[in-house]
Amino acid sequence: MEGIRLQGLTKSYALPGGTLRALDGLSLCLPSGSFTVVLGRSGSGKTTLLRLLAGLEAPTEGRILFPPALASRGRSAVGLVFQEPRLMPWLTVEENVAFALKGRLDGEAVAERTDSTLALLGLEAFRSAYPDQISGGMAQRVALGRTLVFDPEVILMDEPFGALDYFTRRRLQGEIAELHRRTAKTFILVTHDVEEALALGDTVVVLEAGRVVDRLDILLPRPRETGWPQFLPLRRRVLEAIVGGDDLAGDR
Ligand SMILES: Nc1ncnc2c1ncn2[C@@H]1O[C@H](COP(=O)(O)OP(=O)(O)OP(=O)(O)O)[C@@H](O)[C@H]1O
Repeated sequence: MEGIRLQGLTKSYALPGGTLRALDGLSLCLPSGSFTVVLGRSGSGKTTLLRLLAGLEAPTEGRILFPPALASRGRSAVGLVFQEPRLMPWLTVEENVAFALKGRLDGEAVAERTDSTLALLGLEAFRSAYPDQISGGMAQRVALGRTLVFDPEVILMDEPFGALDYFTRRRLQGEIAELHRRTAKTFILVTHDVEEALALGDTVVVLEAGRVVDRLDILLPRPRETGWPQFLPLRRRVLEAIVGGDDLAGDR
């Protein structure tokens, strides 16, 4: 199956007391067009994995193999969305989305791409608003727009809903699932939220101390509400993989 292949991926950091392995020999295939959620607690290596996939850092050992069509596009094939929208406050929504394209494409192409991205994300009515005039959820949509405007094949999201309230988070999760369905791009989202991982992932990769400790393939359609039948057993399974059975005594 075509996809991004991670082979023995290791990232070590030298610390005063020794070496810390943020990622420890990770081997995985992320099929093209799939939606993978990487789930793990704080410090398990999730952000490190995204930084390596985005090419912001090099692995200490192992390698990442991109399919030929992606490799030939270089960095622009991979887009990264952070937890904080990081918008430029002096630019409107439209200008924020268009900003990084300017100088790379001619004016007409920039306008076309910006318009289609604003339409895709339902942002047209807010195009002239400034970041301090829009909600947190809307700001995160704009941040997503700044990534999508490059038309990346792979979209990496680092806890993109972490700073949002429950209701906004649920709505955006639904929108992301729909966006994935419509674009058929490869989505990789990292989170420490078990419910979010099970609601969104075709595949959920459970990371602990830089290693994959479990992997679930969930074939059910989305959106998945918390009441779906396999939710509780799967939730228990991933919690056991992360914290071990003993810590789950109160969760039965
Ligand atoms: N530049 C660095 N130098 C030293 N240690 C680092 C560096 N970057 C990350 N680490 C360490 O690597 C481990 C994994 O960090 P990482 O940020 O990937 O985890 P995470 O799962 O994304 O956590 P969080 O959810 O808190 O962001 C942590 O122990 C972290 O302290």
